[in-house]
Amino acid sequence: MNYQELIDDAVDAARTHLGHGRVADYIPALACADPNAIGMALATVDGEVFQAGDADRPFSIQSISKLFTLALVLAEGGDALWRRVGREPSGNPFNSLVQLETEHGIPRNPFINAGAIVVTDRLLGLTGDAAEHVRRFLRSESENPNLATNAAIAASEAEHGHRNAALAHFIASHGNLDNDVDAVLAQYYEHCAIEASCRDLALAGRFLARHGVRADGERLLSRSEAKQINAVLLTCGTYDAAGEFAYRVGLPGKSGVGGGVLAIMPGRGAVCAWSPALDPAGNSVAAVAALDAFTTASGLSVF
Ligand SMILES: NC(=O)CC[C@H](N)C(=O)O
Repeated sequence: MNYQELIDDAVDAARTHLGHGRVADYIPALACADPNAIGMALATVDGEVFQAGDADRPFSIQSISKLFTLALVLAEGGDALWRRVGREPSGNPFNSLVQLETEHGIPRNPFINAGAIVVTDRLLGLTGDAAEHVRRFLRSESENPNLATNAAIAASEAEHGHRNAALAHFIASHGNLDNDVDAVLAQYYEHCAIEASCRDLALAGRFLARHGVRADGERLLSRSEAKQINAVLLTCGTYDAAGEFAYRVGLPGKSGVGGGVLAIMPGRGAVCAWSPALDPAGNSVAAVAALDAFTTASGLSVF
């Protein structure tokens, strides 16, 4: 398989989508992202990396952090988490409040904001610092010691985070947060505002392609936990467009409003594409197009 050629071709195909979609501006500090940037990187299970376009340029990982918080909570605390958060697609936007009331403060899944807030609360309880755990994990898997949170983006999100605050307080009113609401939200914003490149994220996503085994050979998750996370990524990782993403790309994947999408090829590697302009569901138009072109040309979907 000529990964380099596949990635180059996928980015070329996706460039035709630049100019479509809109950069997220509900977090004002994200609005200045360059809508014409596009990058892609693929890291294989044995450590080879292929990259194209702006694959080394750091961007705001936003909801892609939810993949790592979930993995770290399952690693540290096991499946007790699933009493507090479900694992069904929500069919609603990532920041929706509607289901929480009828479902008594139990979020539908860990990849919408409500669910990720509960996961962050649990990681904070288990480790004392959720965001630092995510940063440390990303730094070691990507071998990039410079990977950090952008404090200005975290502050901007906190300042404009009325909806996330509403979600968190509502969840707390149902007794589903252990820690102080403001402390949980601060940690949530801090891990969402981590900056990493396509290369960093493709390397960091490999533990799911390696069935739970980290870059250094240490086992983070059992084989079956890795399978379970990949399944939830496939059904819930791109919010109310998860069906469309499975249809077009056919890989477990997690998107973020910074424009990144990290997809897992179980047994083979991880591939990350990034371009800041988003479709109405909050997924990057050009990054999804790049992944679509890649799996269509290579046949490397899970189907
Ligand atoms: N979909 C996303 O990337 C959303 C994450 C963002 N930090 C928010 O809470 O709105």
